Amino acid sequence: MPHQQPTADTPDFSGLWVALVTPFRDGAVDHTALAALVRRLAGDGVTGFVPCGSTGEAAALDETEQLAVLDTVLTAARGLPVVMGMSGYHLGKATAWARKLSERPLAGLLASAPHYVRPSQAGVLEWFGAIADASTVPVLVYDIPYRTGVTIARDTMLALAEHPRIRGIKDCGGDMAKTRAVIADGRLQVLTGEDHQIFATMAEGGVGAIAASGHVQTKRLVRLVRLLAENRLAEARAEWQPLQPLLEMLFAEPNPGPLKALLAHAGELRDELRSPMTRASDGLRERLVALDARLSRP
Ligand SMILES: O=C(O)C1=N[C@H](C(=O)O)C[C@H](O)C1
Repeated sequence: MPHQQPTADTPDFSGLWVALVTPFRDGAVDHTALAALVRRLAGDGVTGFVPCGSTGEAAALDETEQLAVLDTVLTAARGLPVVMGMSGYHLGKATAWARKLSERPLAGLLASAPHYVRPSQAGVLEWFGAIADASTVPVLVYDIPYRTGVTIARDTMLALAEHPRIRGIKDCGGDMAKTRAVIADGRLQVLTGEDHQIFATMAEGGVGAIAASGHVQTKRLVRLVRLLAENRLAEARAEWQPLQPLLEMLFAEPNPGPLKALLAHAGELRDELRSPMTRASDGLRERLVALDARLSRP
């Protein structure tokens, strides 16, 4: 019996969500490429979309650009759910932003801990509590200490589950014992945010993934997540193992450089990032393209 059962008041976040890149063309957001990408991914069977996460280079987008990205995604998603990424370290700005974003038809907000300031666990509780109070849509806690500098302790995570609007986590916490405790507790749905952890987290009872890698080999990843949800482990392993070198290469240089290189090779966007994020090296691009072509052969 899986632990995390959606009910009428707990929306279901299970499945494969794509942490979207933001395409650029000559320095500006390329909305045409973004819309086409979202339509292609929807056709490939993904569950939903997460714009403006770290993969979306949200830190390099101003608020007007972020809202424009969100609106393009909402339109192109044609009814598939959208969870908007948000981060920061100024609580007043974060709650105002959560309020503003909640005016859109979102499935949820994905909020990370305040970066740079390194608050206490009491401060972490205040941060997420205030964002969830301000939001009118469900909130997923993005646990990613290697980016924020903040560890969300196991007890803090379980305390956050008491908030009626905090419904799940995107788990990049690097602490499998905490992940297991949250799964066993059953109040928060656990989605892995680490592409290489999809199999392990779902086999332990997680409900899915928010993954940048979902942009490529999408149909295989959709199949993988479905097989894992159905507990068909041997078949899932047969999908999973050939994908390992690709997942490693996608994160061999800072994300989303390698991913954008591959998508650019496929003609889906320009190989362009906003500084200080940089394009993948030529060597990695060549290896990625060759591997992706091999994986795409029938
Ligand atoms: O943007 C995201 O959300 C993701 N970010 C991770 C990262 O920090 O690089 C990777 C993950 O696949 C999705």
